[in-house]
Amino acid sequence: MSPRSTPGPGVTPRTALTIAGSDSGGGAGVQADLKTFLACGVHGMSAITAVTVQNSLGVSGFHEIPAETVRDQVRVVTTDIGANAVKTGMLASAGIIEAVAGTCDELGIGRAAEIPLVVDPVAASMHGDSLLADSALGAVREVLLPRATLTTPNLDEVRLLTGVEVTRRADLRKAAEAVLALGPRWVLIKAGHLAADSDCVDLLVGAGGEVIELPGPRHPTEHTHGGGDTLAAAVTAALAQGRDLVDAVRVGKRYIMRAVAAAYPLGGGVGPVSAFWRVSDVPW
Ligand SMILES: Nc1ncnc2c1ncn2[C@@H]1O[C@H](COP(=O)(O)OP(=O)(O)O)[C@@H](O)[C@H]1O
Ligand SMILES: Cc1ncc(COP(=O)(O)OP(=O)(O)O)c(N)n1
Repeated sequence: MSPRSTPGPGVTPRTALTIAGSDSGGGAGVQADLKTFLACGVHGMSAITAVTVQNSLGVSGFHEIPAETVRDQVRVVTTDIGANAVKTGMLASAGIIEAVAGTCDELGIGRAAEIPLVVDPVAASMHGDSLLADSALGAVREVLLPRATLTTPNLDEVRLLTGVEVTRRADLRKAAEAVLALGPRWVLIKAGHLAADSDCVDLLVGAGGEVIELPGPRHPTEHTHGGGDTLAAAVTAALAQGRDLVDAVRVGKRYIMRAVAAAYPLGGGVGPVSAFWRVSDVPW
């Protein structure tokens, strides 16, 4: 499958599915994923796992969707429309993780299958609000990560999943090896949470011994809500377009650098990274 950009009128585009929670504030979760899919020229589909009550100040609660309903959303869209790549975000509970994993096996999604699976192991919001039951961490390690083509933890998620504490760039390799030991084919360690005076150099490491640095400047903004979702969604879109993994991650990094540079204030708290830089002017 060769890479394609935005389809012309009447042409069916490549498709990507996000399995994630809704952010009522529109900056992260399913909303960030669908905006990114559109901006990257793929048709986005969604299987909602939870409805969060969320604004720029934080998450004040969420309702989980029954695991069977999550499974059925994934089944109906993939068996009818088809997905060229799949991403997971907030999965909320061990029950949902197990349902998603079983459905991925059934539908040929994951590292050992045809359709790539990008796992963003979302555990908490940037404000520290929990988005994953404590009892579900074991399911992320044992059920989800072994099925991932790529996983994209931030430094807090690395610590929760592996116990490895990253405080400087030199620790990223050790963190990546610890995550790889849990079974994904590739891991992209996101370095956004390193010291504010350091560049944002993410590290991509593969189970085949591949090590690739993804350099980027640090933009002086506090408005990075949805940054992790947006990066993983851009990578998923590039995979759906037929790019290989390393190329797709490079595309994702270029996309997120532009989205962070265009981030905007919103509400009284933290604003989102922006998809507007990629969307052309509306011809009113
Ligand atoms: N201030 C910033 N300037 C430029 N890139 C950033 C900035 N903050 C984060 N990033 C990038 O955004 C992506 C998301 O990173 P990170 O904030 O670590 O993850 P998360 O959003 O999941 O917490 C990474 O590619 C990271 O390097
Ligand atoms: C529904 C939902 N999913 C994911 C998140 C995490 O977003 P955020 O808090 O901005 O953290 P990163 O995108 O930076 O990892 C969320 N808040 N809500």
